[in-house]
Amino acid sequence: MESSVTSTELTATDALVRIPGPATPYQGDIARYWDGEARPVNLRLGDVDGLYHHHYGIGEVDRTALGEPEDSESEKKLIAELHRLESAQADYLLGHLGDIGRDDTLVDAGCGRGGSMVMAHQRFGCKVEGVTLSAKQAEFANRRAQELRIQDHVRARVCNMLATPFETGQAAASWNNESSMYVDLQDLFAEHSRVLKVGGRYVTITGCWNPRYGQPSKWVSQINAHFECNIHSRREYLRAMADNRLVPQAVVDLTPDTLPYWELRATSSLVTGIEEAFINSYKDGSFQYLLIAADRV
Ligand SMILES: C[S@@+](CC[C@H](N)C(=O)[O-])C[C@H]1O[C@@H](n2cnc3c(N)ncnc32)[C@H](O)[C@@H]1O
Ligand SMILES: CC(C)=CCC/C(C)=C/COP(=O)(O)OP(=O)(O)O
Ligand SMILES: [Mg+2]
Repeated sequence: MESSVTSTELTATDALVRIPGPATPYQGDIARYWDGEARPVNLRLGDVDGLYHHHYGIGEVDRTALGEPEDSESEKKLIAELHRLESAQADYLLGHLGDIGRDDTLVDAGCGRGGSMVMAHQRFGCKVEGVTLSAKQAEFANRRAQELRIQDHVRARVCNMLATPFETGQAAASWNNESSMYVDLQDLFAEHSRVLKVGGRYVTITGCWNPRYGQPSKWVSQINAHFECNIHSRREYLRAMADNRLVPQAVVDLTPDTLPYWELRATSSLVTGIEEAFINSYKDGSFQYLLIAADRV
């Protein structure tokens, strides 16, 4: 007995080996945040067609798709319209990944519940590997992949995006969809640069503060506090990319394209209280919604 290891000890050790704890106390906070997240504005939109997003929308609102206020279906129609705009955002990001073949591997850094991963697989037929700090999100994404019978192509793992298990040069393309405000950008782009093949493509859609405004506005500080994140400036993105062999191919200011989403969302019953901060900071020029697509050189 005295020399044997109990099965409980073995299980605990095994779990430690396979799922290392958060790299920092901050990452532990973020893991807990997303493990506990269940806002109706995300779940009810995802329920529309089974694509669960944690990002915002772009494009014009289709007024004809919305019911009159007295329409008993108006709430349902509004939710479907917000969801359509969020999926349009993911489509727009995926459209900047370049020519992706069925044999390629894509990496989604900060994959959330996996909506963008599913869309990427449906579009390119390729493998998509996602990482998130949240075990709950990874389970959710993997369950959805199983339900769709694409689990051999779409997989989420609990993992720090700054230290991924992917091989050097393994990915044809990689992205951050509203997930880069949780990490140091030099560390983030060093890891993307390592994982991407030379000639591969990196894309981010992100909210960033505008250096022309001077410093982060009170609205930007409010968004940071709301999500426990740390929004970077546009300048910081471009500098950190340049330092890590990522050369911008397209920089698109999506601020005017995301405002209709926010203005529609502000009229819905699913408001969370952060709508005013996004609308005011986009309007006063202190905050921008940006797509950056870069070549790994
Ligand atoms: C706002 S959600 C975006 C989710 C997804 N990209 C989407 O568009 O639906 C932010 C995501 O970043 C992830 N995240 C934050 N810091 C991370 C880190 N260091 N490593 C891996 N994932 C991280 C969170 O776990 C969460 O899934
Ligand atoms: C553009 C910026 C600054 C994004 C911060 C990251 C973030 C929390 C994105 C949306 O997540 P969500 O879909 O869970 O948020 P919400 O509940 O507000 O829809
Ligand atoms: Mg949302």
